[in-house]
Amino acid sequence: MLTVNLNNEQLEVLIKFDKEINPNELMSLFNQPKLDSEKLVQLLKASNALYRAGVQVITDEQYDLYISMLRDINHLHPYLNQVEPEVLAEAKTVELPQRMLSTEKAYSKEDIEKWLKRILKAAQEINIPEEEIELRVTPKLDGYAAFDDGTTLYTRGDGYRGQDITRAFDRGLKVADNGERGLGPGEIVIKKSYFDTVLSDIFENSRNIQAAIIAEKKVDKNVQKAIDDGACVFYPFALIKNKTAHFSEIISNFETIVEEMWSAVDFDIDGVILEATHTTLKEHMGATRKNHRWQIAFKVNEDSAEVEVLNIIPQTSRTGRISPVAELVPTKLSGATISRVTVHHYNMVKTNGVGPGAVVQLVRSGLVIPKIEKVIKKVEPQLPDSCPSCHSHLLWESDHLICPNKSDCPAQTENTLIHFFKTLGNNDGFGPKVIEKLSNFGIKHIHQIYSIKVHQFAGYGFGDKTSQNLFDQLKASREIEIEDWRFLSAFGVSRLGGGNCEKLLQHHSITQLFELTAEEMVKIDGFAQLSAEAIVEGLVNIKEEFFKVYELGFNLAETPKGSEKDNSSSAMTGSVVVFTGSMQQGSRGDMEKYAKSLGAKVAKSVTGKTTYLVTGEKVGETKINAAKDKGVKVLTEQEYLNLIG
Ligand SMILES: NC(=O)c1ccc[n+]([C@@H]2O[C@H](COP(=O)([O-])OP(=O)(O)OC[C@H]3O[C@@H](n4cnc5c(N)ncnc54)[C@H](O)[C@@H]3O)[C@@H](O)[C@H]2O)c1
Ligand SMILES: [Zn+2]
Repeated sequence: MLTVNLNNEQLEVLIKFDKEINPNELMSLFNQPKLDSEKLVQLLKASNALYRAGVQVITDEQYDLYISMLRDINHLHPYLNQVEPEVLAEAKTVELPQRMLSTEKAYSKEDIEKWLKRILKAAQEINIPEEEIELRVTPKLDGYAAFDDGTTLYTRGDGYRGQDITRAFDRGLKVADNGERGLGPGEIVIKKSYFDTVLSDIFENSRNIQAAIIAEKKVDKNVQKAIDDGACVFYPFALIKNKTAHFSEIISNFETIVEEMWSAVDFDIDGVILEATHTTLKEHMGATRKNHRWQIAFKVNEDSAEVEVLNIIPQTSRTGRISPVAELVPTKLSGATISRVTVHHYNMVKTNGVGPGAVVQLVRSGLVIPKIEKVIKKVEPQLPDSCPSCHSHLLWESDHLICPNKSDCPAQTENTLIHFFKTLGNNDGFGPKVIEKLSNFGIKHIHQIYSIKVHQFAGYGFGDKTSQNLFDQLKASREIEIEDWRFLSAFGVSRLGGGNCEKLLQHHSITQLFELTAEEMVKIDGFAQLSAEAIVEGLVNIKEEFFKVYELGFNLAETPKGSEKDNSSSAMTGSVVVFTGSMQQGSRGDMEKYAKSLGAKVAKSVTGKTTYLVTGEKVGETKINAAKDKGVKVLTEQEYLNLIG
């Protein structure tokens, strides 16, 4: 349990950052022993907001543990799918010249090798020979991310929009290694040796100083001196010390290279970055909403312990699979007390002799949820003979025990409902407790929940205020825009997670998908025969319920058609484009559609938010100059076509 006392100033920072946070709830937020996903996200948001403002209330390890807990509860939660924002709610933001992302994280050489396999596979797809694949390893600076386009210095913000902090340069901040301006992304960092000898008595940690360098208010005199002494610098990643070599050399000398990079600079670092260098390959791999696929951060942090098992509890999942959860003698592992761990499946329980009295080796590496590395002392395995929820006789299906009672097993129907609301991620009323209550009254389907009237909630044991709130949340969940792939994946069809939904929806509209045959699905990149068959069958099973829910009128944002890969890293992503005049290469309508499929927003008139004005023929000087005055980049049709490649 954490105890955090925030002073008024910190509280103010926090509330400014995240208006959803209720200050009255804040203390309890940091102090509660048990967190559900909503509380967890609030805690993450609160810590993140404070962290980005230079006030660290929990350690990075704790933060990362909470992230992994959230992933464990709901790996689809929108908070996991975004760059942790650092934008002050009230400060003016500007569009970043380029997207700035977070990094995927790895905690073992195996993780790195898995990532490398993906790189090699991608290279193969576009016929890049293995000899050409180099990796660049650099120290991962633990500073304040920024981007320098030569005139402006930006914060990372939410990855799309940041703040103008050029004032840091005006205050005398230098580029590391006598570098020039305009080298793109980097970090504002403080020399470790300088901090330790000059600043550590005045400041708690170097993060406080980073915040001061870029702050709007007058800069602290000690910080100004550090800037003048050249101890604070902006370090562009382009200049950073690195080891670049063929991937096989990097992998065979992995430990040595990591160690070398770990001590290569006199700045705080929290890992090393590995990235592919091949430009075409990088373009081909692109990015998710959060990370570049060609880049990964390697962090070291592993702890293990031998722990006694107290009991094995069977839990029935949404799909009917029974998961074995081992209760343990509570044990401290890299800073957190662990008292339960999921065993992979019941076959593992059976063959490895897991039951009360068994001793297992538990490993926790960094962010990752602890797992059983091996069983040290075997006992008689503890196996259930019936479903803990509906008492049906269990069946073995390869490594798993399953409850075959698809239509009437309360655990399965409840978990399906919970999965639906969790995946929508736009309301917090319908968590496990509420669903359990409703399910006790025989409510089994999503559309039934949506047909509950305010007064009926009272009949299910909810108070007046809660009833109204639940009713309002249902309404809001239909009104708030959500991506159609998220909506579809909420139905929990096996093998139809967000990624696969998105891939299908790039080719067909959501209602068309139900007409698709496995043969047609296989033609889409990424679907093998077996998964296609399973998906088609799954869609048949949910069809009736899907349309009942779909017809309630959700506000779905359609996945752009035609793009095979995630285009979040295209030059157009997040930009606002206006087309004017008559175009040569196609109708203006077609060009607008294509720009949208590349992730751009298309607007009709130029405003301060416009990124590009694309001019066809016969566009007047006045219009062009007016756009330029607003800071909009004006492109001819050909320049625009070059930009999008
Ligand atoms: N303690 C807290 O309350 C708290 C709150 C929020 C976040 N955090 C910590 O921050 C982490 C996530 O933050 P994040 O998304 O800002 O960063 P990240 O760890 O995902 O790293 C991505 C960033 O690394 C930087 N970077 C540094 N050296 C680099 C190099 N050599 N090459 C390329 N990029 C380099 C880039 O600026 C990039 O934006 C979490 O894992 C957590 O540990 C802690
Ligand atoms: Zn059951």
